[in-house]
Amino acid sequence: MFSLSPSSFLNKTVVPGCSTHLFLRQPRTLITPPASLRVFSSLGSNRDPNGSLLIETTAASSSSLETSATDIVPKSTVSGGVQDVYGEDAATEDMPITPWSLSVASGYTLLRDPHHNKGLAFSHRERDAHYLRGLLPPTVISQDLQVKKMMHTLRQYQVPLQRYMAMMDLQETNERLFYKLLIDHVEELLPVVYTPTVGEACQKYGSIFLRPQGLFISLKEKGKIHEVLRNWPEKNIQVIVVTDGERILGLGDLGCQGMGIPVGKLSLYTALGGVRPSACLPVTIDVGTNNEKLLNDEFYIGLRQRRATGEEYSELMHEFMTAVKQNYGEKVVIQFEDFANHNAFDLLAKYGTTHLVFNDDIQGTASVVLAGLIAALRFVGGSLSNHRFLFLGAGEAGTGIAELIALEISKKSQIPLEEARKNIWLVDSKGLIVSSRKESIQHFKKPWAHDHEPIRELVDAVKAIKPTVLIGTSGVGQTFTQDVVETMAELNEKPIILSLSNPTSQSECTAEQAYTWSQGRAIFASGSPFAPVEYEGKTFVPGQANNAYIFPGFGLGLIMSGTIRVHDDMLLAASEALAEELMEEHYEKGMIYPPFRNIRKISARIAAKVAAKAYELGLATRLPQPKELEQCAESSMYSPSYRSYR
Ligand SMILES: O=C([O-])CC(=O)C(=O)O
Ligand SMILES: [Mg+2]
Repeated sequence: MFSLSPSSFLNKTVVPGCSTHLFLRQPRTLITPPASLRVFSSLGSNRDPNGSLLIETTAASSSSLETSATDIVPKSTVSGGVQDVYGEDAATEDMPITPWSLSVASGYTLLRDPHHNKGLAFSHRERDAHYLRGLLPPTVISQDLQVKKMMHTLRQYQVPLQRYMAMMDLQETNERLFYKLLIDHVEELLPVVYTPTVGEACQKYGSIFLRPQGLFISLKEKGKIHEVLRNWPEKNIQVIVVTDGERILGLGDLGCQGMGIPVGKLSLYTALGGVRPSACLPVTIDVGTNNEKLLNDEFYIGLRQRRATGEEYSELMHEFMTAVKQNYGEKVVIQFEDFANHNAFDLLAKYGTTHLVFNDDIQGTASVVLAGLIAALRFVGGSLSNHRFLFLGAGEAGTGIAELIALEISKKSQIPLEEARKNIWLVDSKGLIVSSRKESIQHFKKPWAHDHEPIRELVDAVKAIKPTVLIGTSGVGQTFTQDVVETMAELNEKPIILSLSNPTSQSECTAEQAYTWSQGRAIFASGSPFAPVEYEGKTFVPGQANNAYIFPGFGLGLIMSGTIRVHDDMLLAASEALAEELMEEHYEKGMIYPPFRNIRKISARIAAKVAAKAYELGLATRLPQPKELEQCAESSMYSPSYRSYR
C-alpha cells in the first residue's frame, strides 16, 4: 500500500522566518485518519487485496509504461512535480497519466500500513474509531515500552545479520517505531543498519530480500525512467541516494544487491538528519555486474550480464538524471554513493553544474576527515600546514580528502592550492604516486604526482615522506602492518592514524593494533566502529571517521535553504561545524569526533552552517533567509513519535 505523508507532519513550534511548506508541518492536532494513496490499476476490481475500497478518480487510462519517454518529455513541465504532484494538471488531454487516488486506511489495512501502524500502541478510542477491535490483543502499551521490548528482542540475536533483518522488518511494519528505536539507541543500532552489517546484508541481499525498499532502474527500463519514477508512491522527494553497486564499501562489485546502501544511508538521513522518510528515495541503477559469483548465484536479484560501459552506461545515467530533475525539480539532493572511481569522478564533474549532486565517498568522507583533523589541532595546536599527510589509497576517498585538506590549507594560509598540495602524498597499488608516473595514472591522481624517486612499499614511503598523518582509504584490510604503525610511532610523538576502509574486515588496521603498536600514543579513528581498547590501564575510545557525521546534516542544510548547487565552501563549513563539537573530555579519551549520541543536535548545527554558506554564496532559493538557522533546522526535523488519529 502506498501512502501520503500525514504521518510526517511535525508537532513543533513555528520558527519565525523558517519557511514551513517544504516540511509540511502542521500545528499539533489530531490528524485525519491515515490517508493512503493507491494506484487504481485497471484490474477490473475496485477493492485492493485487503478488501479496502479504492476510490476511482476521473484520471484517464492506466499505466503509460508502453509510451516512450520521448513521447512525453516535450510536453511535460520541467519545474518538477512538487505542487502538481501527480502531473495531472500539467498533462494535456492526449497525454496518459496515472490514476492516483486517495483513500483512508482502517482496520486490517491500517495494521499493515508501515507509515501508520502503531501496533499495540493504538489506544482503545482509536481501536473503536478505526475498526481495529479484535484485531489486536487487549493490552495497550506506550511507544517507549515498544522500544524497550524491541531492544530486548534485538539483543537476543547473536548474529548481526539477524539484527539487521529484524530492523528491516520493523521498518516495513512500523516505520515510526523503527526510527524511534534508531534515534534513541543510535550508538547501538548504527552498526546494525549501517556499516559493518549493511555490507554483509548487501552480499546476501538476494537471499534475505523480502520487500523492495527502493527503486530498481535497470537497462530494461531504458526509455521509461520518467515513468518508472512515477511508480514510486511518494511524490515530494527531497533526497535521492543512488548507487550502481560497482564499489560497495570496500567489498567491490555487488551489482543490484548494492541496494542495501541507499536504503541504509537514507534511514540515517531520517534518524540522524531529520529528513522525513517519505521524502527519501533509494535508487539502484542496474547495468549488470562483473562479479562472477553473483552472476552464477541462483538467488541473485539483478541483471545477469556483465556491466554496460561507455555510451550505454552514460545514456542510462543521463536519462535518470534528466528524469529526476523533471519529476522533482532543481532542489532535490542527489547523493551518489559507492560508484567505482572512474564513474564517480565523471558523474560529479558532469552533473555538478546542472544538478544538486553530492558524492558522499569523495566529498562526505573528505568533510568528515577534515573535521577530525581540525578538531585534533584545536587540542594539539599548530595548523594543518605544519603537517605532512600520507594516504594509502588514491581513489574517491583518498583524493577527495587530499583535495579538501589542500583547499583548507590554501584558504587558511593564503597560499596557492598547488603549493598546499605539496605536503600531501598518496600511495596506490603501484606505490608512491610520483611525477615519473604522471602519464600513466588516472586524471584524479595527477595533482598528487610530486617529484620523488619511485617507492613501492608503504612502509618505505612512510620512512621517506615522514608523515605526521597516515590515512587509509585503500579498501583493503590489514595493510597498516605492525611495521608501518611502529614507524609512524617512531617518527611522531602523537601519530594520527585513520583506517577509513569499510566494513570492519577491510579496515587498514584495528583500533587495538593501532594503540598497541604505537604504545598508546596513536590518535586513531576508523570508518567502521571499534570498541574501546584497554592499553596499560588506560581506556582509549576510537572515533568513527565516517561520512555519517556529515551527509545527514549537510543534506538537511541544502534542503532547508532550497539550495540548487553544492559548493566546496559548504563542505568546509560542515567540517568546521563538526570540529567545533569535539570537547576536551572527548579528546582526552583519544577521540577526534564527538559521540554519535548527540548526532541530531550536531546535524542541526551542520545544517545551519551549510545553509548559511548557501545564502552567502547566493545559491539558496528559500527566501527570505530565516534568522535562526539552527533553530529552523531543529524545528524542521522529523519526529518519530506517534500521532493521534481522530
Ligand atoms: O558507508 C559507509 O560506512 C561509508 C562509505 O560511504 C563507504 O565506505 O563507502
Ligand atoms: Mg559510500
